[in-house]
Amino acid sequence: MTIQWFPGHMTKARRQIEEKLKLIDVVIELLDARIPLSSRNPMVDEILKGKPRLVLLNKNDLADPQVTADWVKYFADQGLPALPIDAATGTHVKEILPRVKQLWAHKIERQLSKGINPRAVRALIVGIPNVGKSTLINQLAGKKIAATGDKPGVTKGQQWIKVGTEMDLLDTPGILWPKFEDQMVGMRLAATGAIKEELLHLDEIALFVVKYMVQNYGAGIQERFGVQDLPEDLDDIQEMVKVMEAIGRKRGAIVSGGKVDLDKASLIIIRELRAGKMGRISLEKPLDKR
Ligand SMILES: Nc1nc2c(ncn2[C@@H]2O[C@H](COP(=O)(O)OP(=O)(O)OP(=O)(O)O)[C@@H](O)[C@H]2O)c(=O)[nH]1
Repeated sequence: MTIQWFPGHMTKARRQIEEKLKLIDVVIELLDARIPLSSRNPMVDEILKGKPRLVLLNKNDLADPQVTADWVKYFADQGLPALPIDAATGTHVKEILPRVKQLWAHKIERQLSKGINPRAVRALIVGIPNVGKSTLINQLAGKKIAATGDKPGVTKGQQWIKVGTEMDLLDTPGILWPKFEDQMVGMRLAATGAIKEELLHLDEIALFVVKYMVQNYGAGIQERFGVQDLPEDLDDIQEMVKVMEAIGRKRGAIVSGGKVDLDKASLIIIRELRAGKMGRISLEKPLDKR
């Protein structure tokens, strides 16, 4: 699902999250491990208003593990614990509960010291469209899915999912919008499939991907597509197009006369990237230009 965000939609989304925040103790902020900052809502700190927060770097199966490690450090330096996961396969999903409990431990200790039996920690998942929120909710719910919508203070229609006995998760996530007005952010979002590619030209997205890969994963491109010489000047578009053509040729995207069909080649590049067929590729590093 891709939402076209207009100011009215943003206001509504924000209000909906603020309603949910009243019910919860800890926020689980879901980001795309390949583009953590570009898949992040620009106003998230303001919207979450200091609620304890766990950052999850999802789709880590598609991201470069070394770059992901840099991102974990980047968030830790900002005082935010971050955990790489693959919601689709469930990898590291079991580590979420202990991390969430850690963020709420001080409250539990206070309750215990007052002789109160601590209740389950209440959590909400937030993130931009397509980042994997529903997939993660399903993983966390597992077979033990139990709706307990009759709890006091629960907004009508809100249901809780029990994650073991120690965590209750709101069954509908908070949907946030990305910072798409920035051109580089838009490219990263389009390349990873977070926004409709129709909104940008396929060849532009593919060019962006190829340029990033030549710069950061050059050996992989040479090996996979048999490209002999990589352009030295990253801003030489003609040279970059030659790389795209080499990829297209390798994949059989040829039109009559033996020329490469660049539109087809672009589509192939984007599809292979998204499916992880080019290897584990991150499209953003902590120090990249915004
Ligand atoms: N490779 C990979 N794909 C994932 C992972 N998690 C989710 N996906 C895929 O990402 C796509 C979007 O996942 P959803 O769970 O629908 O995302 P969402 O955030 O709920 O999306 P909206 O409903 O649009 O807000 C689906 O095709 C999932 O299969 C993951 O860890 N790895």
